[in-house]
Amino acid sequence: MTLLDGKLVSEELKKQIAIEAAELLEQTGRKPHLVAILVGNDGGSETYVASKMRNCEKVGFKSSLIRYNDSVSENELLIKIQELNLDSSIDGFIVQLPLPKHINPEKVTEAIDYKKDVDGFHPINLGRMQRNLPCFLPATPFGIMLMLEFYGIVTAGKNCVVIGRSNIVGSPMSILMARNANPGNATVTLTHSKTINLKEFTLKADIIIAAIGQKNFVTADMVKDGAVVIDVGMNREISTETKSGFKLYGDVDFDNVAPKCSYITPVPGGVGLMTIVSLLKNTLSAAKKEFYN
Ligand SMILES: Nc1nc2c(c(=O)[nH]1)N[C@@H](CN(C=O)c1ccc(C(=O)N[C@@H](CCC(=O)O)C(=O)O)cc1)CN2
Repeated sequence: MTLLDGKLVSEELKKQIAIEAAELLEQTGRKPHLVAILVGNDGGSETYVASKMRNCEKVGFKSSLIRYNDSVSENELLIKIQELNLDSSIDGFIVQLPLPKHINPEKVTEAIDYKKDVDGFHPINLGRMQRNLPCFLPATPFGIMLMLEFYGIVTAGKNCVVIGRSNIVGSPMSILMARNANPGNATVTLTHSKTINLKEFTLKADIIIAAIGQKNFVTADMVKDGAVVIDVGMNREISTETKSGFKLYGDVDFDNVAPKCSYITPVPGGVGLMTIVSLLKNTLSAAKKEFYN
């Protein structure tokens, strides 16, 4: 069994991003600039946004954080988004999810100029992704593709089962794995809460991508020998075992599943770190105007 090491891969990719950011600075006098909007004080979101900001600095980007408390109105947020859309000093921006219940995430996503949508969530980017056109790819699925590529894992012709159909992971992941590209060209089954007899599907899978948001959801009896298992789960539980007071669990029962796998991602230290590096890649592409003018 080989561990798919998100730390190793993301550090390697960040070295190249830092080189390209330095070249851009020399050519244009500008650093790529990412803005993150964080609403409320969800513990996970605080951690992820702090990591995004920290990693921007590491690779030589400028980063800015705009915070709102969770009583901010949808309208106030939409006005700020319009402002960021028009601000030419900003290459890309994100609104950290989840948002409080009174704010419609669809409205927020569609309000972002797709040319600055470095999260790759806007319908124009998703549509272009489906058609294999240049665009910002959603960070987590993009990170998983980079990981598969780094380890040279063959996906063409393989049976891939994606568990979970969220807008930010499961649905775009299924599109990327099925696209006529490398990695890609897999035979993909997108499963979800209404799937009957999930195990029947997972037992035939060469590649399982678990993005369901339930601790230890994928158990050893669901996985065939030699499968590649990608764990997207970020299930945080209060714990006295860690300094932070939280412990992170994936969607996969790692201890029992790992011995059956050819490759598996750990949590933490796997897909999460790849999400961050993908956001950096998208921000660099935005600054270079690689996809849109
Ligand atoms: N606007 C967005 N919101 C959210 C996204 C997103 O891509 N854009 N994805 C997820 C959360 N996410 C990114 O924001 C994310 C998740 C996990 C990590 C990460 O670094 N995980 C570490 C562990 C961190 C910890 O200790 O908790 C790891 O896996 O090793 C980064 C980003 C939902 N919202």
